[in-house]
Amino acid sequence: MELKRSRASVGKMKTGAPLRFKRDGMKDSRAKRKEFDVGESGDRSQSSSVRRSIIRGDGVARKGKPSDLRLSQRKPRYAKRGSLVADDSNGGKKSERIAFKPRVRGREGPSVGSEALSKGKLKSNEKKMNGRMPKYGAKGDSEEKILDKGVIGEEEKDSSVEKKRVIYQTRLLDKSGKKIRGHKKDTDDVVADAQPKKRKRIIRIDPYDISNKRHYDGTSNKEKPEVKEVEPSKNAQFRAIQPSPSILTFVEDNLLGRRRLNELRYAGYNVKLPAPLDNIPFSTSTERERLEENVFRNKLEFFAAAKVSSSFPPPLIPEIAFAGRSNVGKSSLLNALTRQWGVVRTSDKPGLTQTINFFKLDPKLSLVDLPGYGFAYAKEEVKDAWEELVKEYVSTRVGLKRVCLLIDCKWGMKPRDHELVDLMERSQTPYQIVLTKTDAVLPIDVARRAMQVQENLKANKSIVSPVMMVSSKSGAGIRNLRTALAKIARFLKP
Ligand SMILES: Nc1nc2c(ncn2[C@@H]2O[C@H](COP(=O)(O)OP(=O)(O)OP(=O)(O)O)[C@@H](O)[C@H]2O)c(=O)[nH]1
Ligand SMILES: [Mg+2]
Repeated sequence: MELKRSRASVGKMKTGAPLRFKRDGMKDSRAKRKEFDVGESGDRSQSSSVRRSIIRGDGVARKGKPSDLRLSQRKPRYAKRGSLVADDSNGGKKSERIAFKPRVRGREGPSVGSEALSKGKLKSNEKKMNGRMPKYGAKGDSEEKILDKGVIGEEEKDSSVEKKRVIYQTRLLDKSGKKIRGHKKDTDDVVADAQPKKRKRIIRIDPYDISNKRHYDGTSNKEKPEVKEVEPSKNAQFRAIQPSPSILTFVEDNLLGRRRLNELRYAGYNVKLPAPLDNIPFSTSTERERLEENVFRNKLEFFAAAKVSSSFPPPLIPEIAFAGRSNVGKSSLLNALTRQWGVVRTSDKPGLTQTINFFKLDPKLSLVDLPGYGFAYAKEEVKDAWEELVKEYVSTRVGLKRVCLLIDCKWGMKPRDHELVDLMERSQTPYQIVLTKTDAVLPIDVARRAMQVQENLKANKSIVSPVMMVSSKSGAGIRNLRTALAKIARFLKP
C-alpha cells in the first residue's frame, strides 16, 4: 500500500500544520478519514519524548507523544462539520470544503485495521477503548457505512448521483366513482437528490424508565368530577339585589349616590359650594335660619361627656343618639344636620370620639354623639370599654327616644352592627338605620344597600322605617333626616 503525501500538506510541514496522506486505490472518504487519524501526530513525531508509536497505513510505525495517540483516538479537531482542509485533488492551490462528517457514537476511534494494531501499547489501548465503547453490533456496522458515505469528497459526490425510480400511488376511480384499491402506477423516473440524506435521529426509549410516566391516581377520565355548588361571593350577592321602585325613585329624587357636577348643576345647585345640596360649611346663624325645621335652627351646645355610665348626665331632656362603627360619620352627621360645622369634632382617623358627648339643641331635645366600635386606633381593652359603654347606654338610658344606627353605604352591616341591633331589639329601644357616605358609591348601589338592610331587618320590631340615606359631604338626604327627627321633637314634652 502506498501513501501519497499531498502537496498542500508537504508545504505545511514546515509550519507545523498537520500532515495529510492519500492512499492509492482507497476511497477518497477513507483517505480523508486516514488524514484525520494520522492528523495531529504529523511533525511532532520528531519530538524526543518518544513513548508510543503510531502505525501508518503502510505498516511503518511512527513515533509520537502519548497525547498524539489520544488525539488520534478522538475525533480530529479540524474534522468538525463543514471544516476546510487542504487536498491535493485541487492541485494543492485551494482549500476545499468537504462533506459533513456525521457524528457516530462509539466508532470515532482511529479506523486503523486490525493488522495495523500489531505492535506496542497502541494495540492494548485500542483494545481498551474498544472495550469501553458501546457496541451496537449490526447497527454499528451500518453506521460505519453511513460514516463512509458521509465523508465522501466532491468527486465521489458527483459520481454518487444515482437515478432512482420512484413509484407513486395514485388514486383511481372507476366509472361509478368508487376508488380502485391497490393500483400502482409507474411514474417517470425522478432524479433523486444528489445530497446525501440526513440520518434520522433515533431516540432510544428505556422501557424500564418510569420517570416520565403518568401515575394512575385511581380516577378515570370518563368519570365526571362532582360539581360542587359554590356559593356566590358576597359581592356577587349584593350585585344581584333588585331594589324596589320606591327606593330607586327616592335615590333619584334626592340625588343620592355619586353624581357628576353637571348633573347637580342641571338640578339647580350651586356646585361651587363644597356641599352644594344642603350643607353650607361654616354656616352663620342667618343660614341656619333658612333650615326648614325649627328645632335644628337652634345653636348646638355641648354640655356633658361620659366615659362611664356613672357619669351620664341626668335624663332630663329627651335624647337622640348617633351610634355606629368608628369613622362611619356620626360626628359629621351632627354637624350636617345642624349646619354648625366644627361644634362636633371629626377626623378621618377612626376612634376620635372616645366618650359619650351630649349636645343640647333645644330645651326639648339633645343630640348624643357616641364613640364608635370596631376598628379604631386604640388599644383593644379601650375599644372594648367603648363598646360596652355604648351598649349600656342604648339598652338602659332613660329618655333615649331614638338611636340613629349609622351604616357605611359602601360596606353595609357588619357583625357588630347586628350585635347592637339585637341588643336594641331586646331592650326595645327604637332605632333607625341611616346609610352614610352615599356620595362615595353609585346611586344604584345606594338603592341596593337600602334594599338589603331593609330585607335583613324587616322582621325586627323596634326598627323605625324607612331606611334613611344621607351624605354629610354633599348634603343629600340630610333634609329628609331632619324632618324625620324633628317629628320626634315635636311630640316631646320637656
Ligand atoms: N365622603 C364622605 N365622607 C364623610 C361623610 N361623612 C363623614 N365623612 C368623613 O368620614 C371621616 C370620619 O368622620 P367622623 O364624623 O369623624 O366619623 P365618626 O363616626 O364620628 O368617627 P369616630 O368618632 O372615630 O367614631 C371624616 O374624614 C369625614 O370627613 C360623607 O357623607 N361622605
Ligand atoms: Mg366621632
